[in-house]
This record gives sequence, C-alpha cells and structure tokens, in this order.
Amino acid sequence: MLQKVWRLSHLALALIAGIFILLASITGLALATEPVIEHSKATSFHHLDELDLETALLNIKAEHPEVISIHRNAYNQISIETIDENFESQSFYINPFTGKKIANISERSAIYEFNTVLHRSLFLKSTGRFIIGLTAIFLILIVISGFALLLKRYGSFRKIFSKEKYDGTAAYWHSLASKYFLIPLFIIAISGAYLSVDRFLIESQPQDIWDFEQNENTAETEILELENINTFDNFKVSEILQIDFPFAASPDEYFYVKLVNAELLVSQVSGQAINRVSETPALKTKRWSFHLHTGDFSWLWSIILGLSSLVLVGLFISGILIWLKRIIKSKAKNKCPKDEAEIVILVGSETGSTFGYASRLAEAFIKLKKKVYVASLNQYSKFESAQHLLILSSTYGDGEAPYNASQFLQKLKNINQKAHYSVLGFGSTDYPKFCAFAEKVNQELHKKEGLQALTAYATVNKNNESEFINWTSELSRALDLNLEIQPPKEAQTTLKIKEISCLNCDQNFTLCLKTKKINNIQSGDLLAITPKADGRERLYSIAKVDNKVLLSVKKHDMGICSTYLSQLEKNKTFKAKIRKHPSFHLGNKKNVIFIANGTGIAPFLGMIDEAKTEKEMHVFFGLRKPESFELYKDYFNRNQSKIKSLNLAYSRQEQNSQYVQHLIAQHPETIIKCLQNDGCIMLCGSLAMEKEVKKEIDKILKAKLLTNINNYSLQIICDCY
Ligand SMILES: Cc1cc2nc3c(=O)[nH]c(=O)nc-3n(C[C@H](O)[C@H](O)[C@H](O)COP(=O)(O)O)c2cc1C
Repeated sequence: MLQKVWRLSHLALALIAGIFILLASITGLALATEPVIEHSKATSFHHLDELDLETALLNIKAEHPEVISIHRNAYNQISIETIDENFESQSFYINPFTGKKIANISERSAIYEFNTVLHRSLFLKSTGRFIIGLTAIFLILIVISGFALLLKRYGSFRKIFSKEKYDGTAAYWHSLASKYFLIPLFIIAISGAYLSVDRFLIESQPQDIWDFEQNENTAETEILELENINTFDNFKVSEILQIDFPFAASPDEYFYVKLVNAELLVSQVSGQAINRVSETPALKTKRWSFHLHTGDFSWLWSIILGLSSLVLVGLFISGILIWLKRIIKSKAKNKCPKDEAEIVILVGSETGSTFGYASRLAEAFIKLKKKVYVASLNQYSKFESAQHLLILSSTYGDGEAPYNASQFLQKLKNINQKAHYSVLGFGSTDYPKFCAFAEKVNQELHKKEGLQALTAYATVNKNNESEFINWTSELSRALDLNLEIQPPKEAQTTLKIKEISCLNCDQNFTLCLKTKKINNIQSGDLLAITPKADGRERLYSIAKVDNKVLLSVKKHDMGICSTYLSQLEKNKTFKAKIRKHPSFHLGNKKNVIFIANGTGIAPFLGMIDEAKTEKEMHVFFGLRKPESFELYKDYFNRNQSKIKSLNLAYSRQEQNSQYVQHLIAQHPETIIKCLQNDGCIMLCGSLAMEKEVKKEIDKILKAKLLTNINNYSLQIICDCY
C-alpha cells in the first residue's frame, strides 16, 4: 500500500510539475556553463588564499593611486573602480599579485541574462518566482518518493548500488541515473526551494550592530598609512568581497570592507575594524543555498549541476516512457467479461514485460475459442466461471512482489475460489532470490483449499523464450489443447555485409554485418532470418565483435536460408530481426567455460572478445578437422592472453578422433572448479552435443562430488538447436 502511495505521488508530482522542471533543467544546464567558462578565464585567480590583503592593496594603490573600490566576484576575478587622469571613472579587471590592469569588464552575455530570468521567474516577476519555488518543492518530494521507490526496487539501501545488468530499457536508465544523481538533485531542489522561501517568507537582512560609543570615543586624529593599518594584515584576498576606500583623509571617513560573512568599517586613525555587520544564520543559509544552486564558487560543482540538469531531463523522459509502457502493456484488451472467463491469466509485473507473455498466451487461447480474462495479480477477486488460474509473475527488490502484485497474497487469504492453477515465475538468476515471489505464490496457492495444481511450478530465467514455450507445452498437455504461441512482435533491421568468408572444408562460413542497431546487441542474442522462399524463420546465435555482428553458418546443400546467406556479396543488405536473448549473455561470473561444436562457437567469439581479463575462461571446441579451425583462428589469436585453456577436439581425422564431450571427460577438475566457484558453463551447438556433454558433466559430479547435474542446473546455460 505504502509503495502504491510513493509510486502514485512520484508520478503525479512529476506530471504536475513536469513542464516547469523541464524548463528549469534546460535553463539550469545553460547557466551551469557560466561558472565553468568564467573560472577558466585568465582573469580568474585560483590562489587568492595565498595573497595577503595588505600586499594586494599596496600593489593596487601603487598602480592606481585614485582607486575607489575593489571587488572580488565568485569566480575569483578582481576588478577595481578608479579615476583616470582625465577624471573619468574606469572599471577593469586587475591582477591582484601585481596590481596591473589585465582586461576590460565585458557585459554579461544576453543568453545568460535570458536564461537567468527564465530560470528564476519565467519572465513573470513574483508570480513566476512563486511557481519556480513551488516547482523546487515538488522536486524535493519527487526525489524523496524516488528514493523510496529505489529502496523498494532493490530491496535495501546497500543493494541500490549493486551492479545491475544492462538491459537497455527506460527503467534501467531511470534507476541508474537516479541512484547516482539522487544527492545532487536533492541539493538543487532544497537550495532552490530555500532561496524562494527566503524571498517570500524570511527576507533575511544583514544585522547591523553599529557601536556608536566606540566610534565616538575615538580621540586620535592622525591618519595612518595603508601599510600601517593592522586590520588588513589579518585577511587574505580570498576572504573579501568588496573594499571601498575612504573619500578623504579624515577621521570620519572609513574603509568599508565586505567579507564573505560580515561587513566592517576600518578606521584610518586606529587601523582597527570598529564596526561590524554580522551574518545571521538565515543569511548564511541563503548564501550557501545560492552557492550550491548556482555553482558559482566551483567549476567542478557547476559541472555536477549541469550534468544533474541534463539527467533531470533524461529522468523525466524515461519516467514518462516507463509509465506509458506500463499502461500500454497492462491494458489487457479483454473481450469477455471477468465472470464469464473460464481461463483467468493473472500477471505480476514491474515494468510490463511479463504482460507481453500473458498477451501471447491469451491470444493462443482465444484462437482456440476459449474465454480468457487477463488482469494484474492485485486485481484478484472471485472469478465466477474460472476453471483455470494461470499466474505469470516477475520478482523485484530482494525477492519481493512487483508493484502490481503487492496485495495478492493478502487477497488470496480472503477469497475462496475453486479452480486449477499453474504458476510461471519470471526472474533472473543474477539475483540471489530467483523467482522468489512466484515461488511464494505457488506455495500459498498449494495450501489453499479448492485450488489444484495443473502443472508443476516453472520459471523463466531472463526472459528465455524456450523456457516460456516449454511451460506452454506442459500447459497444452495438461489442458489437452494445442496452444500455438506466436513469436513476439519485432521490427526488422537492415544488415549490411561487411565481410563474408569462403566456405571451409565443412561448408561453414562466417559473416560480418553492420547495423545501426549494434548498440542494442550483445553476444548471445539471436538473429531471426526469414527467407522469402519459404517464409520460415531461422535463428542464428550471434556475436558482437568490433561493433559488428558476427555469425557463423553451415551451408546445407538443400538449405534455403544457408544457401541464400552464402550467396550474399560484400556491401549487399538484407533484413532480419534481432531477438534479445538475455539468458545467454555473458554474465558477471568470474569463471566461465564455453563449450561448442561447429558454428555454435560464434557467440563465444564475441563474449571472449568483450570479456575483462580478470575472468578465468576455458574453451572446449569440437570441430571436424584441424583445417576447420582456420575459419575462427584469428578471433582466438587476438584474445590468446585472455583464454586460460583452449581445448580442441577433431571428430574426422585419421587418428585420435574425438568429440567435445571426450575433452570434458579429460578435464574433470576444470568443470568442478568452475561449478564450485559459482562459475557458469555455456553450451552452444547441436542438441546431440548438449546431451552428451551434460552426461559427462553429470558423471564427473557424481564421481567427484557425489551429487548430480540437477543441483547445478542454474549454472549451465544452453543455446542448442
Ligand atoms: C532491481 C531489480 C531487482 C530484481 N530482483 C529480482 C529478484 O530478487 N529475483 C529474481 O528472480 N529476479 C529479479 N529481478 C529480475 C526481474 O524479475 C526480471 O527482469 C523480470 O523479467 C522482469 O519482469 P517485469 O518487467 O514484467 O517486471 C530484478 C530486476 C531488477 C531490475
């Protein structure tokens, strides 16, 4: 419930204040460049804390005897106002170390003036300032609710900063950017809000503590030379903001000195600071809010402010995308009323991807003229005609319910429903509590009277399509139906041939392809090619090497697709679908064993190429003849230092013919070490190879560890065909 409040308030606040937040971010980004530019100019001095005020004043007075005032701005630029020989007032920047003029003072750029007014008041004076102040308060609340949602998403504060697997989605970018910019954004919001509150409610003013008595008691009249005024010995140039020189050499005329946090009057007679205006706490807070909000005191902080403004724009856009995706995906177009449905599909999803699977499942039932109703798990209620409850749910946080399933377990306790059920968990083995919420749902359903399991509880790791299809096949069998699940709808991508190899002795060849979508691709993804000749889709496991797609194909004599591909020429293009295959990506495991036969080596060539050197990688590769290896040799050579061992098996040579599973049998220690160190074994190639290799691994585990392969199933990942 609390989570719902955070989520709704986060969204509502962002929608209400969105346009003003965007305006403030864009103008804020433009304004953040000013301190960076000003601090980098030759007029800006970075070591003013090393220069005594007295020395600087003497330098200035020597060069400009008629100096009237000296100013230091936030960019550490020192300017003076003086009277020239023609009795005209002049202002310019000087070098305080020499007193010499270095540049004229140019007017502030109109772009900055424009952005400042727009940022502060939207050109609406007080009304605009009020709106901007309110926007800053909204931003504070958005940051707080966002922080609460981050805690929920990751399960605990510590886990927020744990590495999240890149999945390129708006949700990924939104959470990544918000966790790293949470603090700067909070500072921007708080300081902006304080500046507005100060203007409208506090109006902090300096507190004058003029001491008349002390002033009037001055009996001496002799005027001191500048070098004899002790007060100036006590300050560095970095501490002052302004000094006004006395108009005349008279005891009644004082030096006015404005410091960062006080104002003084310095007597020409005693050399002492005899009057002081102190900074109140409200003024101090205002001063610091101003510095933190504008970044004027540091170019580094200005860069952080500029980046934060940019990130805020990104957060707004990605937030809207997440919201739209959630709405579009979860808007189930139910054709039959809730209480007439015999099949009810209940979905638990945080970012909407599980709804995609639910819709494809519902479509397969509708095709068989079944009455289906799709709803979120939180919408669980009594379904009058339901015979089957099919539950598809992801897991979030640290093994918790996704946002639209948070009330399901409570509702389940109170609702009595007679039906069969089946649960499919969606999750990722990168998280310690794999599919924990779906598992909990399954356990609770099992305990509930009136509900009976239809199939065994199953899981889908990282949206693995074949695990989903396997579960639907089980379901088909249990319901005695022929469910035909359509492939997910994807757009075609154009790929251009950059290189195509000749056929090797096994009729294998490699293709190097260029595509604009390369940034969305990872080694292990699939390329779905549908030749026009038969309209049937073929899947190829691909690698990403040098920002190009690499695939290896075996040309079959009667193979329509492989023949078509083998006849393509350099620079020709063709269209295909890129299918994400996150369950077959190289994870962050330290130990990895790649096992392949034939063209199955392709995805591993990319994984090895992109892997960091600290990974321990072993390759077991089955080929027909030593010449077969030539096709892939260069890819191994360039990564030689990264590979701990390369084990090759040749199945068609005169002597020592063997298959890749025989190599596995010869290296039991490598297998055991990898599995025991929480490593992973990846297999790609033929189904026959997968079967034989798994048999060998099972034998090794039974002999050496008295266990079997099922206990390590999550560490053995296959893409075999
Ligand atoms: C921050 C975060 C936390 C996650 N926590 C878990 C978890 O504890 N257990 C798990 O199996 N999967 C976890 N996952 C993986 C998701 O359940 C998985 O990506 C799922 O496919 C998302 O489906 P949805 O988009 O429909 O919510 C987590 C993902 C993220 C981004």
